[in-house]
Amino acid sequence: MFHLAQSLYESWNRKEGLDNAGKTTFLEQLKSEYIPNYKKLPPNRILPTVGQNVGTIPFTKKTQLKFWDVGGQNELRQFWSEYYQTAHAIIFVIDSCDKERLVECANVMTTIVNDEAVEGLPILMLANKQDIVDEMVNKLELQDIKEIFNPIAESLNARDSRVLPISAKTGDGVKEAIEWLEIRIIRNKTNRPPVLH
Ligand SMILES: Nc1nc2c(ncn2[C@@H]2O[C@H](COP(=O)(O)OP(=O)(O)OP(=O)(O)O)[C@@H](O)[C@H]2O)c(=O)[nH]1
Ligand SMILES: [Mg+2]
Repeated sequence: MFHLAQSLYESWNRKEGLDNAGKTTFLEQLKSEYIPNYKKLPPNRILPTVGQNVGTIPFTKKTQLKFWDVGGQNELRQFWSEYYQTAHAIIFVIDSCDKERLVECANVMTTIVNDEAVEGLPILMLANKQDIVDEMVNKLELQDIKEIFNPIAESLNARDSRVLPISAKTGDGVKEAIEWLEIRIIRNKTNRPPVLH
Protein backbone atom coordinates (compact mmCIF):
# COMPACT_ATOMS: atom_id res chain seq x y z
CA MET A 1 0.00 0.00 0.00
CA PHE A 2 1.24 3.47 -0.84
CA HIS A 3 1.83 5.75 2.02
CA LEU A 4 2.45 9.27 0.84
CA ALA A 5 3.85 11.81 3.22
CA GLN A 6 3.00 15.45 3.05
CA SER A 7 3.60 18.42 5.22
CA LEU A 8 1.61 21.50 6.00
CA TYR A 9 3.35 24.77 6.46
CA GLU A 10 2.47 28.40 6.33
CA SER A 11 3.08 31.84 7.66
CA TRP A 12 3.09 32.95 11.27
CA ASN A 13 1.65 35.81 13.22
CA ARG A 14 4.64 37.95 14.06
CA LYS A 15 2.66 40.34 16.21
CA GLU A 16 1.20 37.78 18.57
CA GLY A 17 3.83 35.13 18.09
CA LEU A 18 1.12 32.83 16.87
CA ASP A 19 -0.03 31.61 13.60
CA ASN A 20 -3.57 31.92 12.61
CA ALA A 21 -3.79 30.93 8.99
CA GLY A 22 -5.92 27.82 9.35
CA LYS A 23 -3.66 24.76 8.93
CA THR A 24 -5.23 22.76 11.73
CA THR A 25 -8.73 23.76 10.66
CA PHE A 26 -7.84 22.58 7.15
CA LEU A 27 -6.61 19.20 8.43
CA GLU A 28 -9.80 18.79 10.47
CA GLN A 29 -11.84 19.56 7.37
CA LEU A 30 -9.88 17.00 5.34
CA LYS A 31 -10.39 14.32 7.97
CA SER A 32 -14.11 14.96 8.08
CA GLU A 33 -14.35 14.67 4.30
CA TYR A 34 -12.27 11.52 3.87
CA ILE A 35 -12.54 9.54 7.11
CA PRO A 36 -15.97 7.91 7.48
CA ASN A 37 -17.80 8.95 10.66
CA TYR A 38 -15.02 11.35 11.65
CA LYS A 39 -16.29 14.04 14.02
CA LYS A 40 -14.67 17.35 13.26
CA LEU A 41 -13.28 19.31 16.20
CA PRO A 42 -15.39 22.45 16.71
CA PRO A 43 -13.41 25.64 15.88
CA ASN A 44 -13.29 26.70 19.53
CA ARG A 45 -11.48 23.47 20.42
CA ILE A 46 -8.68 24.12 17.91
CA LEU A 47 -5.80 25.70 19.76
CA PRO A 48 -2.58 27.11 18.27
CA THR A 49 -0.36 24.16 17.40
CA VAL A 50 2.77 23.82 19.51
CA GLY A 51 3.98 20.37 18.51
CA GLN A 52 2.51 18.66 15.48
CA ASN A 53 -0.78 17.15 14.43
CA VAL A 54 -0.60 14.09 12.24
CA GLY A 55 -3.50 12.96 10.13
CA THR A 56 -3.71 10.01 7.75
CA ILE A 57 -6.34 10.22 5.06
CA PRO A 58 -7.50 7.10 3.21
CA PHE A 59 -7.51 8.75 -0.18
CA THR A 60 -8.15 5.70 -2.36
CA LYS A 61 -8.20 1.97 -1.63
CA LYS A 62 -4.50 1.84 -2.40
CA THR A 63 -3.33 5.25 -1.29
CA GLN A 64 -3.08 6.99 2.02
CA LEU A 65 -1.97 10.56 2.43
CA LYS A 66 -0.26 11.43 5.67
CA PHE A 67 -0.23 15.05 6.80
CA TRP A 68 1.99 16.71 9.34
CA ASP A 69 0.46 19.95 10.53
CA VAL A 70 3.22 21.89 12.23
CA GLY A 71 2.82 25.03 14.31
CA GLY A 72 3.47 28.28 12.53
CA GLN A 73 4.72 30.32 15.45
CA ASN A 74 8.01 32.00 14.76
CA GLU A 75 10.07 29.96 17.20
CA LEU A 76 8.65 26.69 15.82
CA ARG A 77 9.77 27.31 12.27
CA GLN A 78 13.29 26.07 12.96
CA PHE A 79 11.83 22.53 13.17
CA TRP A 80 10.16 22.63 9.78
CA SER A 81 13.24 21.60 7.83
CA GLU A 82 13.29 18.26 9.68
CA TYR A 83 10.20 17.30 7.71
CA TYR A 84 11.45 18.19 4.25
CA GLN A 85 13.53 15.04 3.54
CA THR A 86 10.59 12.69 3.92
CA ALA A 87 7.86 14.95 2.55
CA HIS A 88 6.26 14.34 -0.82
CA ALA A 89 4.67 17.77 -1.06
CA ILE A 90 4.26 20.98 0.83
CA ILE A 91 1.01 22.76 1.51
CA PHE A 92 1.43 26.38 2.44
CA VAL A 93 -1.65 27.96 3.99
CA ILE A 94 -2.08 31.71 3.57
CA ASP A 95 -4.54 33.82 5.51
CA SER A 96 -6.21 35.83 2.72
CA CYS A 97 -7.50 38.32 5.27
CA ASP A 98 -4.14 39.18 6.75
CA LYS A 99 -2.74 41.75 4.36
CA GLU A 100 -0.38 43.12 6.97
CA ARG A 101 1.63 39.91 7.16
CA LEU A 102 1.78 39.28 3.42
CA VAL A 103 5.40 40.33 3.05
CA GLU A 104 6.48 38.19 5.99
CA CYS A 105 4.46 35.32 4.61
CA ALA A 106 6.27 35.68 1.28
CA ASN A 107 9.63 35.74 3.09
CA VAL A 108 8.82 32.50 4.91
CA MET A 109 7.81 30.92 1.64
CA THR A 110 11.09 32.04 0.05
CA THR A 111 13.07 30.42 2.87
CA ILE A 112 11.21 27.15 2.37
CA VAL A 113 11.73 26.93 -1.38
CA ASN A 114 15.41 27.80 -1.00
CA ASP A 115 15.98 24.74 1.17
CA GLU A 116 17.71 22.08 -0.96
CA ALA A 117 15.57 19.29 0.49
CA VAL A 118 12.47 20.90 -0.97
CA GLU A 119 13.80 20.89 -4.54
CA GLY A 120 11.34 19.35 -6.97
CA LEU A 121 8.54 18.92 -4.45
CA PRO A 122 5.09 20.04 -5.54
CA ILE A 123 3.94 23.06 -3.60
CA LEU A 124 0.29 23.83 -3.03
CA MET A 125 -0.47 27.30 -1.72
CA LEU A 126 -3.91 27.71 -0.23
CA ALA A 127 -5.48 31.14 -0.09
CA ASN A 128 -7.60 30.36 2.96
CA LYS A 129 -10.58 32.06 4.60
CA GLN A 130 -12.40 32.76 1.34
CA ASP A 131 -15.69 32.58 3.23
CA ILE A 132 -14.98 35.89 4.95
CA VAL A 133 -16.89 38.66 3.24
CA ASP A 134 -16.67 41.66 5.48
CA GLU A 135 -16.22 45.22 4.35
CA MET A 136 -14.17 45.89 7.46
CA VAL A 137 -11.67 43.20 6.49
CA ASN A 138 -9.03 44.17 3.98
CA LYS A 139 -9.05 40.87 2.13
CA LEU A 140 -6.42 40.04 -0.46
CA GLU A 141 -7.57 39.33 -3.99
CA LEU A 142 -6.69 35.86 -5.23
CA GLN A 143 -4.87 37.44 -8.16
CA ASP A 144 -2.63 39.44 -5.83
CA ILE A 145 -1.74 36.31 -3.87
CA LYS A 146 -0.94 34.49 -7.11
CA GLU A 147 1.28 37.30 -8.36
CA ILE A 148 3.36 37.14 -5.20
CA PHE A 149 3.50 33.44 -4.45
CA ASN A 150 3.62 31.79 -7.88
CA PRO A 151 7.01 33.29 -8.81
CA ILE A 152 8.47 32.24 -5.46
CA ALA A 153 7.36 28.65 -5.82
CA GLU A 154 8.55 28.48 -9.41
CA SER A 155 11.89 30.16 -8.78
CA LEU A 156 13.90 26.97 -8.33
CA ASN A 157 13.84 24.55 -11.28
CA ALA A 158 10.60 23.61 -12.91
CA ARG A 159 8.27 22.50 -10.18
CA ASP A 160 4.59 21.97 -9.87
CA SER A 161 2.94 24.69 -7.83
CA ARG A 162 -0.46 26.28 -7.66
CA VAL A 163 -2.37 28.84 -5.64
CA LEU A 164 -5.94 27.68 -4.95
CA PRO A 165 -8.71 29.42 -3.02
CA ILE A 166 -10.27 27.51 -0.12
CA SER A 167 -12.23 27.89 3.03
CA ALA A 168 -10.99 25.44 5.65
CA LYS A 169 -14.03 26.42 7.67
CA THR A 170 -16.75 25.60 5.13
CA GLY A 171 -14.75 23.06 3.13
CA ASP A 172 -15.11 24.95 -0.15
CA GLY A 173 -12.25 24.08 -2.49
CA VAL A 174 -10.66 21.56 -0.11
CA LYS A 175 -11.32 18.43 -2.19
CA GLU A 176 -10.21 20.12 -5.39
CA ALA A 177 -7.00 21.18 -3.70
CA ILE A 178 -6.14 17.69 -2.49
CA GLU A 179 -6.99 16.15 -5.84
CA TRP A 180 -4.61 18.60 -7.52
CA LEU A 181 -1.90 17.60 -5.05
CA GLU A 182 -2.41 13.87 -5.37
CA ILE A 183 -1.89 14.02 -9.14
CA ARG A 184 1.38 15.94 -8.63
CA ILE A 185 2.66 13.58 -5.93
CA ILE A 186 2.10 10.60 -8.21
CA ARG A 187 3.70 12.44 -11.13
CA ASN A 188 6.75 13.13 -8.95
CA LYS A 189 7.14 9.57 -7.66
CA THR A 190 10.40 8.94 -9.51
CA ASN A 191 12.01 11.75 -7.50
CA ARG A 192 10.19 10.96 -4.26
CA PRO A 193 8.96 7.38 -4.25
CA PRO A 194 6.02 6.53 -2.05
CA VAL A 195 6.56 4.78 1.26
CA LEU A 196 5.43 1.19 0.76
CA HIS A 197 3.86 -0.85 3.51
N1 LIG B 1 -13.59 32.36 8.70
C1 LIG B 1 -12.64 31.43 8.67
N2 LIG B 1 -11.87 31.24 9.75
C2 LIG B 1 -10.92 30.29 9.69
C3 LIG B 1 -10.69 29.51 8.52
N3 LIG B 1 -9.66 28.66 8.77
C4 LIG B 1 -9.29 28.89 10.03
N4 LIG B 1 -10.03 29.87 10.59
C5 LIG B 1 -9.90 30.41 11.94
O1 LIG B 1 -8.59 30.93 12.08
C6 LIG B 1 -8.10 30.69 13.39
C7 LIG B 1 -6.79 29.92 13.33
O2 LIG B 1 -7.01 28.63 12.81
P1 LIG B 1 -5.97 27.42 13.06
O3 LIG B 1 -6.45 26.28 12.24
O4 LIG B 1 -5.78 27.19 14.50
O5 LIG B 1 -4.63 28.07 12.48
P2 LIG B 1 -3.18 27.41 12.39
O6 LIG B 1 -2.62 27.82 11.08
O7 LIG B 1 -3.25 25.95 12.65
O8 LIG B 1 -2.37 28.14 13.56
P3 LIG B 1 -1.06 27.62 14.36
O9 LIG B 1 -1.35 26.26 14.86
O10 LIG B 1 -0.87 28.61 15.46
O11 LIG B 1 0.09 27.63 13.41
C8 LIG B 1 -9.21 29.94 14.12
O12 LIG B 1 -9.96 30.89 14.83
C9 LIG B 1 -10.03 29.34 13.00
O13 LIG B 1 -11.38 29.10 13.36
C10 LIG B 1 -11.53 29.74 7.37
O14 LIG B 1 -11.43 29.15 6.30
N5 LIG B 1 -12.46 30.73 7.51
MG1 LIG C 1 -2.47 24.78 14.14
